[in-house]
Amino acid sequence: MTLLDGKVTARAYKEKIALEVQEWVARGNRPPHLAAVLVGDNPASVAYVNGKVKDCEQVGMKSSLIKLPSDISQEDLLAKVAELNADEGLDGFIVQLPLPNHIDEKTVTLAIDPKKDVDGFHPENVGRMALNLPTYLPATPHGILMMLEHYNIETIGKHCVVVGRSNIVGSPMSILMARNANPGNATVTLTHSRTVDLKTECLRADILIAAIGKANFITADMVKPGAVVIDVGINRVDDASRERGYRLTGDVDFDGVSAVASHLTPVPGGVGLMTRVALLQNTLQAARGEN
Ligand SMILES: Nc1nc(=O)c2c([nH]1)NC[C@@H]1CN(c3ccc(C(=O)N[C@@H](CCC(=O)O)C(=O)O)cc3)C=[N+]21
Repeated sequence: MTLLDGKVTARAYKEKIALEVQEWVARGNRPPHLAAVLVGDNPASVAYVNGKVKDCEQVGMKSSLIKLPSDISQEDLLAKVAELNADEGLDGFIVQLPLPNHIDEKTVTLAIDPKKDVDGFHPENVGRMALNLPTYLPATPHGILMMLEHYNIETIGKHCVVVGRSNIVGSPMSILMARNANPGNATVTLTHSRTVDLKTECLRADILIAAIGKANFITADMVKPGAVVIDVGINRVDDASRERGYRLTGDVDFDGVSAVASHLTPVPGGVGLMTRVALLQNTLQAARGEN
């Protein structure tokens, strides 16, 4: 089994992005600038956003972290979004999800200028993605494509099964794998909680992408020998032996599946790191005005 190593892959892409940033700046442009809006202090969100800020520094980009209180009104958050939309010194920004319950995520997503929507969550950008027009690809699916590309995994004509239909992972992933693009050109099955006989569907997969949000949900008996398995899950399970009291585990039973799969992503150290690299790639694209 070949480990699809997020650390190695992220490093390779970051080196490339850092060079491109250098060239961009050498031509007289200011460094690409990404802002992350964090509402409240959900520990997972704080950790992700801090990671994104660190990534920007590593590739020579500018980053801003905008921390807002969890009781901010929707109106005030929308005013902040409008301010960021108008800020000419800023190429792109993300509003970290999930948002507190009193704020409607759809309304906030719609308020972001599609040209600055480096998450690729705005309906206009989702539509552009589906139509294979230039746009920002959503970070997690984009990171997975980069990972497949880095390891030269053939996708043309392969049977790809996606488990989970979320707006930010499963649904766009199914569209991207089926597109006439590279990586892409796969035959795709999108499965979800109402799928009848999930195991049989999964067993047909040459490429299995698990984005369910349930720890160790995909077991070895659901994987075709030799399949490529991509684990998108980030689940916290209690673990008293760890300093933070929990450990991260994916949606795939790593030990069992590693005996069957040809390639497998670990958690942590897999797709999550590529999600962050994809955001950098999108920010560079935004700075260049390519969208
Ligand atoms: N507007 C928005 N855009 C997002 O892209 C977005 C979001 N909201 N909300 C939450 C999800 C989740 N997500 C992750 C990013 C990095 C890791 C990551 O770096 N994971 C590391 C380590 C994580 C750790 O150790 O805590 C790993 O898997 O190795 C994971 C998950 C982005 N998301």
